[in-house]
Amino acid sequence: MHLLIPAAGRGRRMGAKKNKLLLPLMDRPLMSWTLEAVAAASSVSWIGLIGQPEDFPAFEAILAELTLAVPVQFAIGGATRQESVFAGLQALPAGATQVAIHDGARCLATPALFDRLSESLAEHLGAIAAVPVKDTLKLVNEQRMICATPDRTRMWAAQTPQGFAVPELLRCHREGRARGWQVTDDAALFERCELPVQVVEGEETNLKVTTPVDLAIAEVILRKRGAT
Ligand SMILES: Nc1ccn([C@@H]2O[C@H](COP(=O)(O)OP(=O)(O)OP(=O)(O)O)[C@@H](O)[C@H]2O)c(=O)n1
Ligand SMILES: C[C@](O)(CO)[C@H](O)COP(=O)(O)O
Repeated sequence: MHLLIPAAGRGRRMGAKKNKLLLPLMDRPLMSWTLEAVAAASSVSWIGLIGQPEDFPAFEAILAELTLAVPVQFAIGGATRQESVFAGLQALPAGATQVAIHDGARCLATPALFDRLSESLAEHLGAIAAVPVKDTLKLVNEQRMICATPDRTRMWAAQTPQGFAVPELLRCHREGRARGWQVTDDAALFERCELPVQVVEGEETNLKVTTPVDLAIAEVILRKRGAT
């Protein structure tokens, strides 16, 4: 499958002066871990790396260090993750039938997770990695709980990769742009287009590096895996 990596964010919650994906994680740029895992998945045949042009030289340097076995094409991201993914979809090679989207900030996903998602895409129009939540969730407005607590047994935390049939995902993105939908993952577009999305088992360690503490957690996980 083809895989898009949104990597054009500003990392506001990280508070860094540069793209958080270029921050060091065990003496390597964070995103190099993501790229290495994605390219090691047997199901991934092409990578679209979506970034801001000012980061492309750093991206090139990372790729030069990795020598990945799959081709990588750059695309220019937009002001939101949703716009960046749409830009990445325009860069897909002609004839691409299945695409997965994986956050550059999720640097701990394993190759097996991408292959598991790809297997699900063989039978479903859409599939996402997710894990059951462990906390009780609340809907809150102005610091006050506002409605019945959701049944935790049916609550899952969506991760990436998220994979889709290309024609349907393109249609959902176009519909979203036409109707002003603002979503934080691609599965939400499928849902609003009333298309089914299968859930595949994610990984507890597949965290999205968002705030500074996540960098420390990511290092612990990498060290436990034997990374040096
Ligand atoms: N305009 C954007 C915003 C986000 N992303 C990417 O989408 C992924 C998930 O987004 P997030 O973790 O929120 O990254 P940022 O948007 O950079 O973080 P923040 O919201 O704290 O600014 C990241 O790999 C990020 O680079 C993107 O490609 N284009
Ligand atoms: C796509 C995602 O990783 C699923 O959990 C998440 O919605 C991304 O959110 P962000 O605010 O763009 O990091």
